[in-house]
Amino acid sequence: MNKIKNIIAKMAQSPISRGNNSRPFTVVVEGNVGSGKTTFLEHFNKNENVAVFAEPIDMWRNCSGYNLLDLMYKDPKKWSFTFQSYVQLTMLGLHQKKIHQPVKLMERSLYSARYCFVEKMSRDGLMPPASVAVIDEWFKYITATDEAQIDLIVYLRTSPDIAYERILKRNRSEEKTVAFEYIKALHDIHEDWLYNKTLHNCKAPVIVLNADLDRSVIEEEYEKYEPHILNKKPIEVKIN
Ligand SMILES: Nc1ncnc2c1ncn2[C@@H]1O[C@H](COP(=O)(O)OP(=O)(O)OP(=O)(O)O)[C@@H](O)[C@H]1O
Ligand SMILES: Nc1nc(=O)c2ncn([C@H]3C[C@H](O)[C@@H](CO)O3)c2[nH]1
Repeated sequence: MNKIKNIIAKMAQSPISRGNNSRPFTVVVEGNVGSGKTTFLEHFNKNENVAVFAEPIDMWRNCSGYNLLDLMYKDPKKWSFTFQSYVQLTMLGLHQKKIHQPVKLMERSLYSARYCFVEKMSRDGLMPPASVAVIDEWFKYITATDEAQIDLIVYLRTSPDIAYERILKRNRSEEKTVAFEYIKALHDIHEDWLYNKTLHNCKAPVIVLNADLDRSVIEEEYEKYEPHILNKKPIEVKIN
């Protein structure tokens, strides 16, 4: 039976979706706080065929003069809905951005905002169910259109302790109150979403990179998957 499944898989080898001529091949890089996403983007930013979009953190730090990221970390119960509403708006803006390059590479996405961060706030009782419901209605409305289609997820998979070590070293002012337990919990949610695949059905194929590797060797890890990220090589869809 497995043999037949594998033959079908091979026949259907054409990748899940390779974008189309009206839309670039869209790749989102996902991972815990401190997993090295910015560093990953810098590697691909050198490629003229790739339009790279970092997380709009500067917009979150200054929405009409308000630092919503700081407000959220300081009092998540009070500010989670405000912050996540703005995350959803700003990430939609990046999903919709028109580019002339064949490949769009985004740091995070509407999907991790909803599936990881809102999920975590909901589980911790920091966002009331009615607020989660409103965020979720917006998320479902937007993702029912083709405004936020993605073709590939790159998961920078880190051990929570290594991610936390990097956060402390980077020492971002708003993250001073971030505890290891939060990073551990975010790691578990990313694992369920992108590795164990038990949280939401992930339609786009996922490439998992070992992001624990130190900066001195991690470029080789990036280069291993460059053909897939540049849409030069289809992702083999494994049928278990
Ligand atoms: N492979 C690596 N080895 C060692 N240090 C790294 C590595 N990748 C990133 N760092 C360092 O860890 C810190 C976090 O990296 P980076 O900002 O790329 O993470 P991030 O995933 O973008 O974080 P965030 O989700 O908070 O934006 C930075 O100080 C960066 O220099
Ligand atoms: N609560 C919450 N919801 C999000 O959708 C979200 N996306 C990113 N972040 C936090 C992680 C880093 O501190 C910092 C930069 O990634 O912003 C988020 N926090």
